[in-house]
Amino acid sequence: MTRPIPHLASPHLALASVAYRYGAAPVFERVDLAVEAGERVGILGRSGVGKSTLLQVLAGLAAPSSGTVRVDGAAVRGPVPGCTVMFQRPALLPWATVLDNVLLPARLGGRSGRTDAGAEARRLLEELGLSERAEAKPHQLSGGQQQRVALARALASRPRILLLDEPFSALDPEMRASLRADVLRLAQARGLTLIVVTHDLADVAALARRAVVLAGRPARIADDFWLGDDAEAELRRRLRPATPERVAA
Ligand SMILES: Nc1ncnc2c1ncn2[C@@H]1O[C@H](COP(=O)(O)OP(=O)(O)OP(=O)(O)O)[C@@H](O)[C@H]1O
Repeated sequence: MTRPIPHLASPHLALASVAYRYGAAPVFERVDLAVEAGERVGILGRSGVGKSTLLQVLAGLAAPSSGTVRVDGAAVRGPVPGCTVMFQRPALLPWATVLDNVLLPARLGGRSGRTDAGAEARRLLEELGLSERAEAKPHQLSGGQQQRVALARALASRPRILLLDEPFSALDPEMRASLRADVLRLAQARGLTLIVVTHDLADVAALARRAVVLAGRPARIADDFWLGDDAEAELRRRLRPATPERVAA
């Protein structure tokens, strides 16, 4: 699509001239990105370009070497409240039940005594088809079910921003498609701002309405565009010079 990405007067998330380096090694520089509340953005780029690092910076889990990150106008100086990250591996507590795993954020946030934390956790499990497994232990679930528990846990903290770092890459194609649909449904129902880092164009096509491509060393934003109805074809066309099928892993 040719519609330009607008300059936002008061963006929800804003990166201004952000750079990040590991010691002396620069990862990315001069990254400017403005995202509106409720937007769904896919971040693409070759392996090692800095996608995960950018997500960490967005979440306030890593401090940029220079530049500023703002959420709703406030400078980010630590983990961003209301922002949660879901990773490739579900990282569930093996000794805790599914329900207790989902309740973990409420416990850490001191909300476990509130009856609505338990009700919310059960509602999320129901929405994800896991009501019957609430008392199971993670090892009794399939990989896809475990990742659904991780999704329920991420949403139990009632985030406004959901960051996904290769969340489906350990799953088989069928499970992947089904979990993508769950993420989209739940994120849309809650009006979440969703940012997904992935190698898979189908993930971006399914989840995002906008694609941001990192490239170069140090990396910069090489492309930033809206996705239309035929998003996967659009992505293939825009990324063709780099790779035909996927952004090279
Ligand atoms: N802890 C670290 N110390 C030093 N360098 C690091 C560290 N973590 C990552 N890097 C380097 O920073 C660069 C960006 O890494 P990052 O994980 O953000 O890339 P990525 O695009 O997410 O890669 P992938 O797609 O393979 O997950 C890479 O060159 C990587 O080797």
